[in-house]
Amino acid sequence: MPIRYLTADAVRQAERATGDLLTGGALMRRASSGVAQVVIGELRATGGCYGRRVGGVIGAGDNGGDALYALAVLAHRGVACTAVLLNPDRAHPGGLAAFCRAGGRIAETLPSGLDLVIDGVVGIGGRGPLRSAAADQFARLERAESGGPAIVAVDLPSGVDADTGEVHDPAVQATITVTFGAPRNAHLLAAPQCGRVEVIDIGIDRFGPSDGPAPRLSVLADDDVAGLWPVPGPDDDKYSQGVVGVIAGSARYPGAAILATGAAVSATSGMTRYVGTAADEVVSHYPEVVAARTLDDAGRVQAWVVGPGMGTDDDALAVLRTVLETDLPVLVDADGLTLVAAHPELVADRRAPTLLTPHAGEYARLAGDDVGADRLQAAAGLAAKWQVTVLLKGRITLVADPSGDVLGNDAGSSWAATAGAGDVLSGIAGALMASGLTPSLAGAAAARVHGHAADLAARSAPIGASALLGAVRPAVRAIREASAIG
Ligand SMILES: NC(=O)C1=CN([C@@H]2O[C@H](COP(=O)(O)OP(=O)(O)OC[C@H]3O[C@@H](n4cnc5c(N)ncnc54)[C@H](O)[C@@H]3O)[C@@H](O)[C@H]2O)[C@@H](O)CC1
Ligand SMILES: [K+]
Repeated sequence: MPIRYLTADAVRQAERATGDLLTGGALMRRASSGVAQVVIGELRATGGCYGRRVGGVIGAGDNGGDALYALAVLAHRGVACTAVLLNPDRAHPGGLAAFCRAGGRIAETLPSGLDLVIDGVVGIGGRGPLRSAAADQFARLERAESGGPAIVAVDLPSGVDADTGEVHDPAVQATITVTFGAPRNAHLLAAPQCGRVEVIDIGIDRFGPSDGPAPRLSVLADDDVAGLWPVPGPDDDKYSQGVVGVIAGSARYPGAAILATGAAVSATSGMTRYVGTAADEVVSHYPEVVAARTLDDAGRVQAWVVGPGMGTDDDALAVLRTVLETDLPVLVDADGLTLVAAHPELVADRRAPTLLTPHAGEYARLAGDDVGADRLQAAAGLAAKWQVTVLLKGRITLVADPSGDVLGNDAGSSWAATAGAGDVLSGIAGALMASGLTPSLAGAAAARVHGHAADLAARSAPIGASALLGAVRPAVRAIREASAIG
């Protein structure tokens, strides 16, 4: 089942719905003991709890309360705990009392030699960058990678916007982020800033309001992707699984054609057609592709991929127009997007499923504005305006449909940031659309496999798009085999 990511408002609504649990303090007790358990796990993994040294940077709200109660639990376990209170008069009274009773020490600055630091500055109530008093405390620490203390953020790394994931400057870089009930948007949108994210069950509804305001962000679980992936059934033949047509590249620049077509061939067992002047090059790489030089000779398809390396001249525009005038699902990428930016009427009135797959530069051409700090709103806004599905590329891929639902995917690494990787993504997503998946599911499932393929191919060394393409099948296999479906 897809994992729902919540805005700060949706979290507060879910907390309020628990009634007595919220007002009686049970939620905070559960949250803080969850933080303490994660910290204990970290200390045990690196030598045990007793006699270790943990610090906390404590803000004026309930986030600081969580951290103080967690430090109290740790102090009872024999951990030497020090708290820096950023606003001593407004520190959470119950948390501060528990901390002091447990033998915790209050200091002006974090001492040196700490094993771990808890960031309890702000959580979902935070606005803007880390203020200087807090920033000074974190600036004193050596980075965790260089032997400094691990940083465990309570709920969110402070300085990161809960809803947009904007990483303000300065902001805390967390090793681990411990959150409660359900992940917040920022845990996906600012995933690299959060480190490992642990979600503690505190008894709130983890799905949030299904009819909440757009954009509503979810992430497919690996099992979802495995379950969606088309595999041939007993009655299937080469046509019944969906035929995808790829219009890409040229005789002079065949690379995009080969990569996009090869990705479509690798992603599903349905048939792949190619249309364009790179037909000979494509067939010499993939003999199973049925290639034609013109659309008239192409034959029937269930979905089109159009754009990578096709050029932006009048001929390309005519082909794009013809494809978009059909009632078939169409994925538009690269040069196709440049043409759409100049001719929005090509997609604006389209009723058939349409997926646009811009990177940030292409997005700016399409939307007439930069993506900006709020990528979620940027993708959802364009999807709503043009009533198409928009897949905004990046380390975190966002696939926004016109209704305001957004599927996100964290590639987990940036190895796929290489020339031609986008052509591979188009081929995978187009093949999935031809099999009958919606643009949104096709885009999100393709992004998951694409990111996984990049990791498998790279194994810590840089890759080009050919290596990425070669790992598409192993990535599909790994995801299917790891799930109950495989
Ligand atoms: N409501 C509940 O029952 C629960 C809340 N929980 C915790 O409570 C947090 C939310 O608590 P609050 O609503 O009190 O809000 P926060 O504690 O997140 O932040 C609010 C406080 O931070 C200050 N502030 C805002 N931006 C700042 C900045 N950039 N730099 C420094 N200070 C800043 C505000 O003036 C205010 O005093 C959650 O993130 C979570 O950690 C958990 O205990 C779970 C249960
Ligand atoms: K925090």
